[in-house]
Amino acid sequence: MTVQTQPDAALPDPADFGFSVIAEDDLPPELLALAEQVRHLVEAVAHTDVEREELVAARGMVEALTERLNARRRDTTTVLKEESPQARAEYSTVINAVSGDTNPAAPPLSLERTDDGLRGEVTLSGAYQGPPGAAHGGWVAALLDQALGAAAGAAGMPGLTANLNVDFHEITPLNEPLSVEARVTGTERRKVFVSGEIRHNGQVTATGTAIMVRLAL
Ligand SMILES: CCCCC/C=C\C/C=C\C/C=C\C/C=C\CCCC(=O)SCCNC(=O)CCNC(=O)[C@H](O)C(C)(C)COP(=O)(O)OP(=O)(O)OC[C@H]1O[C@@H](n2cnc3c(N)ncnc32)[C@H](O)[C@@H]1OP(=O)(O)O
Repeated sequence: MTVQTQPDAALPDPADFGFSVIAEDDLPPELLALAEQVRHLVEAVAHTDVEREELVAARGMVEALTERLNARRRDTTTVLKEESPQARAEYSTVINAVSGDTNPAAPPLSLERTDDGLRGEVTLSGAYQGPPGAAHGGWVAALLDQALGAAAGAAGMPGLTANLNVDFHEITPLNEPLSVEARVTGTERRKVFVSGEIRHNGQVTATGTAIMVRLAL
């Protein structure tokens, strides 16, 4: 097995897969701000204990808002092209369940390049709860899956997760900053081996490894 951080082939062009591509500038900051506000709304709905009349009133307002926003919709296959001065263009889906910053369902996780891979910070609100006060294991796995997949993508080898293994060492707390790191550890034909971990206050709460299978054109 060889460790490879640079691709031996051209990065696939999403247009070749029939996906539409937009640039970061095409996303209005107002949309990011709206998504952030809706994250607070989701968290508030999950926790609220107000009177029934208040719940009925809130539902009416949200229903009307939903109708307004549905007036024009983006396709789920839209891919975002991120230009980075020190690297070639990178792609990610705009509506991504983990890192999509326009997606209120996403925490969202935002990742930056490090010497050997990617690192990001994220805080999971109570909306991501599993056991009392702790993050749901599925969301912990989702954070790792995203970071591991993005690490392969950042190394120029985007692919799909064929296999994901997660070890939960400690509970991952809610409402606390978490660090997520991931890197490519090797390649074998179309397989990209990746590993990563989540830390809280420097303490590892979960580790993951995955096999990403590179996209075949
Ligand atoms: C497409 C647009 C391009 C533009 C890019 C756009 C965006 C992406 C850019 C960057 C990435 C950024 C972020 C990434 C973010 C997200 C991460 C989230 C990832 C996901 O959320 S993703 C969804 C869940 N994921 C699936 O939905 C996969 C369903 N699945 C399949 O689509 C197929 O199953 C596939 C494609 C995996 C393989 O199919 P296939 O036909 O292409 O290849 P094949 O079967 O020949 O396997 C080839 C080699 O992988 C080995 N292999 C296969 N399966 C294995 C397994 N389970 N365990 C161990 N090894 C396995 C074989 O043994 C062989 O190995 P060997 O070379 O040694 O023979």
